[in-house]
Amino acid sequence: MIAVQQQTELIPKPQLAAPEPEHCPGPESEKAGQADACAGCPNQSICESLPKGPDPDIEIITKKLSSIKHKILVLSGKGGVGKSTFTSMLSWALAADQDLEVGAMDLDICGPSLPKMLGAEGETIHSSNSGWSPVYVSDNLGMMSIAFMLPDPNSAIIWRGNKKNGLIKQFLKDVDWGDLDYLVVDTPPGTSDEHLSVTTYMKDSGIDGALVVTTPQEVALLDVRKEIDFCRKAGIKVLGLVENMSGFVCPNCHGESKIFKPTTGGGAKLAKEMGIKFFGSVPLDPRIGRSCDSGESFLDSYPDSPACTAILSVVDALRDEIGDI
Ligand SMILES: Nc1ncnc2c1ncn2[C@@H]1O[C@H](COP(=O)(O)OP(=O)(O)OP(=O)(O)O)[C@@H](O)[C@H]1O
Repeated sequence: MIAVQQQTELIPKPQLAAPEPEHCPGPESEKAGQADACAGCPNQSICESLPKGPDPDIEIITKKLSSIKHKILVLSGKGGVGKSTFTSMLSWALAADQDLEVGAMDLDICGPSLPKMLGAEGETIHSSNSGWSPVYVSDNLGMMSIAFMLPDPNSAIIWRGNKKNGLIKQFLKDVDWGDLDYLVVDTPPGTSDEHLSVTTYMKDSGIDGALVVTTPQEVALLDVRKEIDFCRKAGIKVLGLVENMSGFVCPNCHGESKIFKPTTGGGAKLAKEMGIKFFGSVPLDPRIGRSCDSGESFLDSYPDSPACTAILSVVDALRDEIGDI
């Protein structure tokens, strides 16, 4: 793990004299020191005096990511629907083609799970003159998690948006991906500070779009509508929707049962309603959970399973949408 000492270097400048108030626009915002929330804040004069205008770091990030052909965000409105699982499977599936160089990036500050799912938990990251090098989990699959920059993997992160924003920016600036065909980015659930940061900083480098993951229940679909709306407002193309944990295929009798019933028509209906592509449904298979927990590729371990077939068909649909096959 990267040392705590290095982590302190990541705290965004400037160092403020006091904790930021609630609804703080952030010292890097155009409204720094001038928003309603700034009134009475001890940092107000520091923030007001900071330079405004386009963030010069965006240019640095754009240059840093310019050697990556395709960038895909994996989003979901709700937590626990399988976003990290899909990020790992998509990464394994793409990397199965030895001609492709693939990177997987975990931006989930509060619940990073990609190191575990890709078998990189506890890895040490190395720094060179050109930045931090990704951890290679196979010859052509590198991964980096913001978890590697946090002091203690088991402690809860309670940060305001401004600080998260600084860490994400630093992460995007400093990781040296080299030449990649694909960068798959796992994000936290919802439409929070992290999403705004990642879209703001990566947009100029060209994001192909977002793969949105849901489960069939209306409570998940409700949040997916918001996620799609967020993408539209942020100018991120929605590549397609995938419905995860759609049914359970018994590995013994191969009979299918619906565990999470699509009460309002599920992902397919929602995709139609919202005018986006439906990439397909992936069944619930307990072996997916086990493979993720042990950091192995489910696709390699169970190539003949219905879930594997379904996942590969989603990957094909996604590559087709990007215009890569
Ligand atoms: N199709 C599936 N079949 C069985 N288990 C699955 C399937 N998809 C995901 N899981 C399991 O569900 C759990 C939640 O998945 P995951 O962590 O990918 O969700 P998430 O949306 O990334 O969550 P968070 O929002 O907390 O980051 C994990 O234990 C994962 O192994």
